[in-house]
Amino acid sequence: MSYSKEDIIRMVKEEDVEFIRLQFTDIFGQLKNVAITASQIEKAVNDQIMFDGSSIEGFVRIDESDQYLYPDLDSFAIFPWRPSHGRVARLICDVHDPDGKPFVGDPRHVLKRALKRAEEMGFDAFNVGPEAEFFLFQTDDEGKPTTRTNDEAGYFDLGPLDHGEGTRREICMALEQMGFEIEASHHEVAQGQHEIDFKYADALRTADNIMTFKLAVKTLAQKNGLHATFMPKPIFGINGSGMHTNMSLFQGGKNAFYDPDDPKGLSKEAYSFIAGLLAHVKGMAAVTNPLVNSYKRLVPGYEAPCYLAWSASNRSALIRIPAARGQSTRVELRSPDPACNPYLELALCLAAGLDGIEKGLTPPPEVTENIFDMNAAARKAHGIDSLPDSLEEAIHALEADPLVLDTLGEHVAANYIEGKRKEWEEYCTRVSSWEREKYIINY
Ligand SMILES: Nc1ncnc2c1ncn2[C@@H]1O[C@H](COP(=O)(O)OP(=O)(O)OP(=O)(O)O)[C@@H](O)[C@H]1O
Ligand SMILES: N[C@@H](CCC(=O)O)C(=O)O
Ligand SMILES: [Mg+2]
Ligand SMILES: [Mg+2]
Repeated sequence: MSYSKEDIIRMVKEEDVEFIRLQFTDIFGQLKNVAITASQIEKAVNDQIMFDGSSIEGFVRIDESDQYLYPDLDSFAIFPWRPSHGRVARLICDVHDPDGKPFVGDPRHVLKRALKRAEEMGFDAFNVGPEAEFFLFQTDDEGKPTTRTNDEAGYFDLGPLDHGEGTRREICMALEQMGFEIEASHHEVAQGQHEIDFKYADALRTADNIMTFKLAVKTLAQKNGLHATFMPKPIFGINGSGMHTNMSLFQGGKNAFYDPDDPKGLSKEAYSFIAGLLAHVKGMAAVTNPLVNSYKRLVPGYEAPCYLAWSASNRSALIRIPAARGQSTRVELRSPDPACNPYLELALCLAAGLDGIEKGLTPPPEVTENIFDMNAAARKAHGIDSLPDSLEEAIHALEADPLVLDTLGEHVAANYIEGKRKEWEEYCTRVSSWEREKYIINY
């Protein structure tokens, strides 16, 4: 949908919209917003709404705090879960400095910069389809989340075993009303775990969609008395939640990853894109897997990857090439989790893949065996490296990868590293329940 300022002003009036939420995302992936009333819409579409950037983590210092919201008019959508009179709409915004320049710390700007590079290299679209998994947990008497799941169902189960289907139905319908094309919705492997897949779009729209998706899932779960979480590994011993990221580059309206003459149906660009991802995936991990908890998902045995390999079908590999070819030819990166900032994540995936294409890199041979069954010696023989084991290792890997640092830009990289280092230090000094269980009696 392509809207003008006049379209927005007219829709606000005609659709009985009373509040418009101007949204943006901070560098740590938290959605932020300020609500304005319909009387202010003209100011908003003319980029005149200001906010205090110094109160947003990782944005600016107090002595340079004024920042402006420039709405992306095409993102106009009405929240179906809010009242039908005096409705609530949203506009996703870019953040700008008072001099009118894009703010270098705005994650949306970081992605736009990476997309420009793809355009300069002759690609007209970077298409992305994410698979963001989540858990539905019961709440306690005070409405606080527990880790009790709301069902005991497993992969593809249905009601009455699957107690989440009603909530998933409401999420799908709300998202469709907001313009999403929902492709599939199902119970995932772990108890209380779910997945809803929506159609791929260009990376900027997909990053916006991921933020909207998370908001819709959390809001509608809450309306059903449940707590939805995108925490990567909420429970030890069962599957965690990933956000597999399906990617393709298009050139002249055609999928540039498809080559019918190649034995695997993949183009030179596709192979180089895979090689670029493999070369930078360790440096990208602090962004694609941003939490201390993320690294508890990336362990063998739970369908989450931990080793650097690619394969045309193998789900134990970090990168899988799903069977579809032609316009659906895509590279699936399986490491990212849904706690990540999708703008930064997609900027890094694209930059890594383009680096592979630019340098003409070729990936190692594909690995068809189950890597989880290989011991360390077998992995070494295959030359298979591992993802970082912890957030700390991931921060070091990020600092050692100039392409990743450059793609994030100085401002985002410095603030991100500082924030993540603090998070790691905080974790290291806390005494966990595991330590108490293990040591309190014997020592
Ligand atoms: N050309 C393309 N480029 C990018 N994404 C695409 C393309 N074609 C399809 N997709 C997207 O890929 C995603 C596929 O999700 P789907 O759940 O089918 O994948 P899957 O990896 O086979 O599933 P799972 O990992 O759960 O077994 C969807 O979001 C879809 O829109
Ligand atoms: N939940 C698994 C993925 C399961 C799947 O293949 O859909 C993960 O952590 O990545
Ligand atoms: Mg899944
Ligand atoms: Mg997948």
